[in-house]
Amino acid sequence: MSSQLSVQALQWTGSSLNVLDQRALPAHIRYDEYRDAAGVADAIVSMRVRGAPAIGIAAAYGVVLSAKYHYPDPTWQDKVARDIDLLAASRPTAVNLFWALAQMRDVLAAAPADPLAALAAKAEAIHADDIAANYAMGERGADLIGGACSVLTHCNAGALATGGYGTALGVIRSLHRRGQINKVYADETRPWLQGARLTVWELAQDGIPATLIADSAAAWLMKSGKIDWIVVGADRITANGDVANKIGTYSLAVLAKRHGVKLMVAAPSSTLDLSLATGDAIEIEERNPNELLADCYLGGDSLVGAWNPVFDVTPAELITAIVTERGVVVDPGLHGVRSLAP
Ligand SMILES: CSC[C@H]1O[C@H](OP(=O)(O)O)[C@H](O)[C@@H]1O
Repeated sequence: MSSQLSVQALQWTGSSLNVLDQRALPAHIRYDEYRDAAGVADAIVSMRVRGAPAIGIAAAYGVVLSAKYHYPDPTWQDKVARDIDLLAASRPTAVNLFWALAQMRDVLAAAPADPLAALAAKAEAIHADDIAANYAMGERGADLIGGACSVLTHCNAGALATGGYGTALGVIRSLHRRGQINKVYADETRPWLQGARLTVWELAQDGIPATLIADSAAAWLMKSGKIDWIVVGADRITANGDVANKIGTYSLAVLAKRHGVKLMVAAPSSTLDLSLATGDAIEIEERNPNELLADCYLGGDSLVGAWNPVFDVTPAELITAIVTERGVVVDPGLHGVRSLAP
């Protein structure tokens, strides 16, 4: 199996977390070192690190850094608990963040003899398990596709969004290694440009050609019959198979249904949220309107506003298959995803 990317979103040193500042890619490869939870929380809020699994992994290391900073102060556990709450408040939609923090809280609740070692071991395991999950789901996704294909991917669900290898890009990497990729299209994914700035660059680091398209060109591309599969990641998948993912995924799903294109969602089990029956209950993050206004009318006219939801929810019935490291559900609209539960 090919190794991870030469470039990784996160690097744990054992005493600090180095975070690749993804706001600066692809022009600059710049890692910032963090030694406390508040810094890691800010890195998540500001999207220096982004991507559902990656922010969960970063938050887990943030808890380790918090314990290293406060232990053995008599009130260290209260201070770490406050830092966990700070990390949990960073972004609302990706369930992986809350899943990872719950894993860390469980370690603390078990009152291990050496809490620093136990917390570090759990965070490192969350990181390593995510990479292993990505390899496994990459293979499962490629098996399901089963032959040469042209794919369109949205946003960045690659090594930059995970511990390494990627979810949607993991499937693409597995297909590419099998010689089964005819073409990879990546849409730009406005307004943050995860596709235009991150995905095409990340794939190029692994020698995988990609063709960038404007978001608005996806419909015409599908109508032209050039796409066999759309492959995307996810931020939260509810029990009935509804999927929260980057804004624009829902419109791609509607277009795919119209044009007979199959839609695959690739995500680790840590993205499943079986506590929610449907996607209606998912909190959708709305970010600063200036992320939308930044490169347009700058007159500051009070008449010009912007609405900037950064995720949407795709109903399960529009999804062909949901692929995790534990298994695949075809037609999640009929079956839900409870069978994929850890
Ligand atoms: C591998 S899941 C990545 C997932 O996260 C992205 O959102 P953001 O860049 O805002 O963190 C997007 O929804 C991707 O599909």
